[in-house]
Amino acid sequence: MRIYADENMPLVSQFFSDIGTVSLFNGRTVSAQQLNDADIILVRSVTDVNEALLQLNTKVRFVGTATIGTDHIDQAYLASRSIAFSSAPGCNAQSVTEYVLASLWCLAQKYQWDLSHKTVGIVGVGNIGSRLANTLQALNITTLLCDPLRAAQESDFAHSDFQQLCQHCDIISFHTPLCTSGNFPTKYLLNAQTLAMLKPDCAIINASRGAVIDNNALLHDLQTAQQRRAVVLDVWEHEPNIMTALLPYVDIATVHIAGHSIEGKARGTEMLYQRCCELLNIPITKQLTQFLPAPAFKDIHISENFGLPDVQNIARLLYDVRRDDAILRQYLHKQGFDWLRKNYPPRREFSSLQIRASVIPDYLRQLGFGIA
Ligand SMILES: NC(=O)C1=CN([C@@H]2O[C@H](COP(=O)(O)OP(=O)(O)OC[C@H]3O[C@@H](n4cnc5c(N)ncnc54)[C@H](O)[C@@H]3O)[C@@H](O)[C@H]2O)C=CC1
Ligand SMILES: O=C(O)C(=O)[C@H](O)COP(=O)(O)O
Repeated sequence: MRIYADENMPLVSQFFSDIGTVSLFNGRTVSAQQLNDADIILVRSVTDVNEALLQLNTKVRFVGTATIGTDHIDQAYLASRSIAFSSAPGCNAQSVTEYVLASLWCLAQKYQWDLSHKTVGIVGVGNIGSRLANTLQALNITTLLCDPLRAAQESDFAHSDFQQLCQHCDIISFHTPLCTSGNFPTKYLLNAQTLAMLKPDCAIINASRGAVIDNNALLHDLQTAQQRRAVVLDVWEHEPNIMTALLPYVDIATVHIAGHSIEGKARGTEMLYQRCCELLNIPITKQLTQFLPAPAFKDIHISENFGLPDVQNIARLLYDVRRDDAILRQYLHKQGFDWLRKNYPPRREFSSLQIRASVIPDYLRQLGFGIA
């Protein structure tokens, strides 16, 4: 069995070597010729999988993307050729949630906000948006949720429409897929018109897909604003060639790494391994926990005086998003967007740190910390 995988897919040899011969490719430059004898193709978000890529291949059985986003996959084409497909839903939901949380704490410190007095709008309440909502609610931060697809299906879903979010929120965080068609397209959801509806100081966080925000309109808004608007961008239109003119106006700028915790990326590989085993009807014998390195910080004791304001100090032991902002600003010109993503320094999720205490506050469990 010939297995071809993106070279940026961690642990792919460890998981797949018993199933077949694993060869790695560059996800941006891979060609139809390179994949012509593949039985299994494993990609990440930078590879468009379509007729052009698969036209020379007559035997591919399975295509997997170790991501939740699927805007790079022509699923109709795969179905037309009866090629099985899987993404990795939820693999990096915790990683993105921790990224947004780290960004909120960073903005709160910079602008001296009290987050418990802010209303955070969450657009797209799927794996990431719902985990973020639970996390913020655990921290006593008010949320408004916008997900018209869920609203149509769940009578008890507390939906606010996007216009309401624009008018009432102090911070809006985007967690939708990129859709250009359908009843609720998300391309340019935030555009010149909707930007004009926002409160003048409403902060914007985008860790979904770059084109959910019209980057030209955002630049114009930021250049002409009367009041400072805080902005966090992990994703950009036209990656890897991003609009650098935005950088001076963006508080936190990162190279599409919100989902790149060690666990988040590796869980994506594990999920595809599980799907492959099911498809091939072979037993699942490997688990991510076998391969994860020991974390630098294993456990921490907290006392009875530990309170909500201390949570961010623990979280910063594991991740400070300012590191990633500095990396982009220092090295983007020298190394390029893709190199920075490929060489992203390790980041562990909250679950890697075990909390010890006589009584563990509920919010630490809800945030996803390990409990000893
Ligand atoms: N920056 C990064 O590293 C990462 C980015 N992503 C992006 O985030 C997106 C969301 O990820 P998940 O939560 O895991 O996906 P998901 O599929 O679990 O949730 C997406 C939610 O968005 C909702 N939605 C769709 N259209 C909408 C609209 N017009 N308005 C409001 N809500 C809408 C859907 O109903 C769904 O509940 C992915 O599609 C991907 O593009 C995901 C992981 C990492
Ligand atoms: O899961 C997704 O969707 C993402 O955006 C990933 O976290 C990042 O994808 P890659 O570009 O690393 O495949």
